[in-house]
Order: sequence, then structure tokens, then C-alpha cells
Amino acid sequence: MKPIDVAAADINAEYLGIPRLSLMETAGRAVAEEIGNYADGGRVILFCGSGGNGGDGFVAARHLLNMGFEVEVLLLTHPERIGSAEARRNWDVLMAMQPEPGILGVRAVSDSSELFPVDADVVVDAVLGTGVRGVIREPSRSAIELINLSDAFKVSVDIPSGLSPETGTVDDVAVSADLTVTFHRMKDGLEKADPAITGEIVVRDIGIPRAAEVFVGPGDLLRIPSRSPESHKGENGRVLVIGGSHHYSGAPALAAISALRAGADVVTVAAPGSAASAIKSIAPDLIVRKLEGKYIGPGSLGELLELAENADSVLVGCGAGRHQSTSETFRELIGALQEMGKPLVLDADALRLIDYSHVTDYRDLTVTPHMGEFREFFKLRSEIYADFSERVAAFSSVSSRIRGTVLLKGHVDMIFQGDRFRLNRTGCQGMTVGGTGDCLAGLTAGLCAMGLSSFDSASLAAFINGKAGELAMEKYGTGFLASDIHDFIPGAMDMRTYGF
Ligand SMILES: NC(=O)C1=CN([C@@H]2O[C@H](COP(=O)(O)OP(=O)(O)OC[C@H]3O[C@@H](n4cnc5c(N)ncnc54)[C@H](O)[C@@H]3O)[C@@H](O)[C@H]2O)[C@@H](O)CC1
Ligand SMILES: [K+]
Repeated sequence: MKPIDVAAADINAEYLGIPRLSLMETAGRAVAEEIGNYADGGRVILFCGSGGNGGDGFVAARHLLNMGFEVEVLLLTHPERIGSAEARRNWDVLMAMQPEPGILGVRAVSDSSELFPVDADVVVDAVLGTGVRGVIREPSRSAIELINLSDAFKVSVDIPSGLSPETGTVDDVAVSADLTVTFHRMKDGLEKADPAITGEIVVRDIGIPRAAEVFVGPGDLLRIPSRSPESHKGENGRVLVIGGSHHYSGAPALAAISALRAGADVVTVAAPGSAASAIKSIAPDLIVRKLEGKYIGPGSLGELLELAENADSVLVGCGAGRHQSTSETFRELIGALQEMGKPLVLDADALRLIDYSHVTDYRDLTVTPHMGEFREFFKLRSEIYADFSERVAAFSSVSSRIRGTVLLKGHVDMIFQGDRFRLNRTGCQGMTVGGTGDCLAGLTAGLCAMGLSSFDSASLAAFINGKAGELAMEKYGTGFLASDIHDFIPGAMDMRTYGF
């Protein structure tokens, strides 16, 4: 797993109702047990950092004490600087256990001059975990060096301090552990690291359920790149929406505004004549390019490709209608966009005009069908699947006919790519109102333009759109409009809405 996946699973576990404190307790207990497998007594020194990794150390210390070890805990910062609430809680417990008759020393050091060579049978590296950033600062640096100099059995908590959890490289200094006890799942960085750094690696389950990884949750909002303060117009994503026709002008507008609300900087809508004029009048925030004719046709292909050149993602389909000329144009267009390597979202009418055989190798593709469009796009006869897991398995294998991502909308949205899948449970009965699918497609294209993968964009778009619908229903009842969703997208994208 990547650190972002671990961080997301951590928050999503709490969103499911598992307190982080219990994750920390289980993690610390696991470290103590692994040490108990190595030694059945003796003296243990734990170097603890200021974050969750240090917190694991505090918990491990308590369990080691109960297992009969002599324990010394060194906090490498001032207690007031302990970053994670759970770690601070466990530090306070160690304080409350004082004065422990002689076998538990607990002290905080803020300067490396207060550190001494390790004299113990086991030394625990609970200094830095997945939260490590940049050059190692004092006194953590001295602690790492003292740990490496000691001839004690070295145990690293989660990852050896100083190792990059993502790449497995040591950019500065790092602990060379004899044993690394990591939690929940193997980290990419551990797998790639030099075994001289990690030592033996043990993966210990800490009670995070698979649901925390499968269900999309607020933890996944961490995947949205934070906007750099000095960024300027267009840097945060440019979206091109191609849709609309003589009868439909609302769909592309709903999608386009959703893309803006997701955080895209510039959204252009390319639509035929009358639809373009209608959109121009209702949405000043959009750039609108008027295409010739009543339906999108081959005469517009050059213009569409020129517009696509400086878009970061393209959404095709909303309200395009099903005219034969549109179908041919889309086929040409999609082929050219694939050549250009453009992230593409196909929605609604595009899924009626194009079938999966046209896009099997399109990697950065997302299709967002409801069940009917899914069957038509993948040319399926209708099947009734008994239970949920059978449905997931069946739809997953169908979806893997294309390299891209499939977002199959439903009461529970299913997102597939290759052998990966996620489920989204946000949403409400009011979502059946027309246009919510356009909002979802727009969110997907917006997130793609902001740099997320098609799989992450589709997963998050489903979560955000559903949550925004829930918020709209809270305010307006089941009669809320698809355009109401726009107002609630920012709230649905804010961690505070979920209590984080
Ligand atoms: N993800 C999970 O499910 C769980 C994570 N837990 C632990 O929590 C850890 C992650 O906790 P955090 O996110 O608080 O991060 P860490 O505890 O890994 O480190 C963050 C702390 O280290 C300091 N720090 C960061 N870079 C530094 C540097 N270059 N030099 C000196 N100090 C530096 C920061 O000021 C911060 O206080 C995991 O590695 C794991 O050990 C466990 O509690 C179990 C649950
Ligand atoms: K560590």
C-alpha cells in the first residue's frame, strides 16, 4: 500500500466507527507481542517520536511492562508538542502510572545532548512512521544514530524511521532494524527497501476491516491535490465538456458547473447552436463554444480537437442525443483523444452511441453508466444475479473488458478497474431526479483534470455526488433539483462535514 492508501483507510476505518485509539492500542500490543517472541525478558528502551508512531511506542511500553520487561521510554519532544491526540493520551497514561517501582523510566528529551548510548537488550524505534517528511531533524536524528550504534535487538514500529514509506529509499538517515513490525498491510516502501534497513518484516493486522478500503469514504478526500497558494488560473485543471443538442442544453451545463465546483479552474462547453445559446445565458461561469448544426456532427471534429488540445480532461455525451452523425463524430473524436492521451469521461448518450469495443485499450477512460447503459455499452443480455457478491464478481469481469474505469451507478455505486473495485454508499432516493448523472459525470471530469487517476476520480465523484445529494435532501426534501447539488459539493468535499 501507498501511505495515502493507509491514511485513507485509517480515516475510513474511523468513519466506520473504529476509534483510532483502538487502532493504536492494537498496534502497540502487536509490537510488544513480536518482542515477546524474540525475548522473554530483559531491558527495553523505546525512542518515541511526536506522532502516531511514538504513540504506538507508548502503548508497546505498557504491554512490555505487563510482560515482565524492564522498560525505559524516551519522548523525543516536549509532551506539549505531541501531535496526535491518541499518542498524547497514551503518554498521559504512562505519566499517570508514575512512580512505577523502578522498572519503568519515562522521560521527555528535547535536545540530543540529553540522549545517551543505548544499554538494553532490545531497542524500539518508534520515532517516525508514515508521517516522515524531509531531512530528519534533531533530536530524532541523534536517536536514529544511537539506535544504529547499539548492539541491542532493533525493532522498528511500522517502518524504520527515516525510510520513505512510498519509495523505500533513505533520503537522509534511517534506522537499520533487525525486525520491522508494520500494520494492516505491507507498505510499498518496505517491499522496495534494502533488507539491511528493514530486517525481517512482520505484517500485523490491527483490526482495520476490508470495508475501510472498499467503501469510498472521507479518507479518500486526502487524494485531492492541495492547491498551491501561488498557483494561477488554469493550473488546477481545465475541462472540456462536449454535449448538448437541439433538445438538450441542461445536461452539459449541469456537468460543467459540477466540474467547476469540484475545483477545476476553467470549464468550456462545446455544444450545437441553440443549446450553446441557452447555456451561455444561464451560466456566466462557463466558456461556451457554439458548434454548427442541431446535433454534433463531423463538421465540428476539427474544432473539438483544437479545444481538447488545452484541456486536461474531456467529458463527452451529456445531452448529445443519438443522431447518426453524432455517433460517427464521437467515434473519430475518441480515437483522436486516445492518441492525445487525454483523460476522457464518457457518459449518457455517448454510452448509447459507442460500445466497449471502440475503447478497450483507452487507459485514461472512465465510463459512467447506469444499469441500462451498462448493459447496452457492454452488449449484455439481462441477467438476474442472486446475491450481491455474485453481482460484483459478474460486473467486475465484464468491466475488465476495457482497460479504463467503469463507474456503474446504482443504490450502491460500483467502481471497477482491472481487478480493483470500490463501492460507494452515499446517495439518497432523491437522486433519481434527472440531471444527477450529469453532475456525477462533471465531478469525475473535474477530478481527472485536477490530476487524480480515473479510478480515484470515479470513486470520489460517486462519494461526493451522493453526499451532496444527501445534503440537498436534508435542506429541500426529496424534491431537490440536480442543480441544487452544485451548492452542496463544497460541503461534501470538506473533511469537517464528516467530523475529521
Ligand atoms: N494508519 C493507521 O491505521 C495507524 C497508524 N499508526 C501509527 O501512526 C503512524 C503515523 O502517524 P503520524 O501520521 O502522526 O506520523 P509519524 O508518527 O510517522 O510522524 C509524524 C511526526 O514526526 C515528526 N516528523 C515528521 N518528519 C520529521 C523529520 N523529518 N524529522 C523530525 N521529525 C519529523 C512530525 O512533526 C510529526 O509529529 C504510523 O506510522 C503508525 O505507526 C498506528 O497508531 C495504528 C493506526
Ligand atoms: K519507526
